[in-house]
Amino acid sequence: MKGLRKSFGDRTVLNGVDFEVRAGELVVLLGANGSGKSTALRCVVGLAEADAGEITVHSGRAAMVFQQIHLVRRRNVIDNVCAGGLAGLPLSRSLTPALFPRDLREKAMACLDRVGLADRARDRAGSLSGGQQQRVAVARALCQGAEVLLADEPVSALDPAAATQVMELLVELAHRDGLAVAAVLHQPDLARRHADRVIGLLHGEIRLTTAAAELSDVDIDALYAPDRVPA
Ligand SMILES: Nc1ncnc2c1ncn2[C@@H]1O[C@H](COP(=O)(O)OP(=O)(O)OP(=O)(O)O)[C@@H](O)[C@H]1O
Repeated sequence: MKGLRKSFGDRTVLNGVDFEVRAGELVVLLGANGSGKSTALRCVVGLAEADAGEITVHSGRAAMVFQQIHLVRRRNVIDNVCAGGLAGLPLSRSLTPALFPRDLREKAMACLDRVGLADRARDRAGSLSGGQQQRVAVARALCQGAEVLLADEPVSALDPAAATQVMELLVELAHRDGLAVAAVLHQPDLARRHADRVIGLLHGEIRLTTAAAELSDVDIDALYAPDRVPA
């Protein structure tokens, strides 16, 4: 992302944001409410349109998961994952999931296996726990052929154990499978524990970039209580 600018009316939300996420790393975006984190990710997947700047996805597709998980709760898990691969199907087949082709179902099963939920494929999505549903959402993103995975507050609705499981999955997808993973979090401690790098946004500008292990309390104050920290 290079020189990204975005305003809503007269409010500038992104004011020249540059960053990159390499294959094989997990980058966490931190920043106070309204600092522009979600907008930056949304621009990458086309949910928001930047006013200026460049976004380049070097390989595969970019797909996004959200705090609100958006599964079809009454459908089974595998159909939800297959839905990630719908872009490759003619419309008539995409509307009749019974006709999901075998190769798509096999791909979806492999993605579910990847997130540790192959044994829940036939269960109704709504019967899974929040953490399991978030892992299904990740499987759906993988089934879209994502090599760039964006996650907007993926663990905000989860209890600590489920949050850790989802974060560990994101780490594995980066480190073991070589995806480029960027996650917005509101928990600096989770960023310290799981991320490779942290990018901090303040009022639509990058205020810090650091190795996660070196994220200090002063850095955190600079993002969340900037009036207490000299610029
Ligand atoms: N569709 C929109 N229309 C108008 N304003 C918007 C829209 N989307 C975002 N904004 C504004 O852009 C600013 C940044 O929002 P954004 O959601 O990117 O911040 P954030 O850092 O992700 O915040 P949070 O941590 O609260 O989710 C906010 O002031 C928000 O009100």
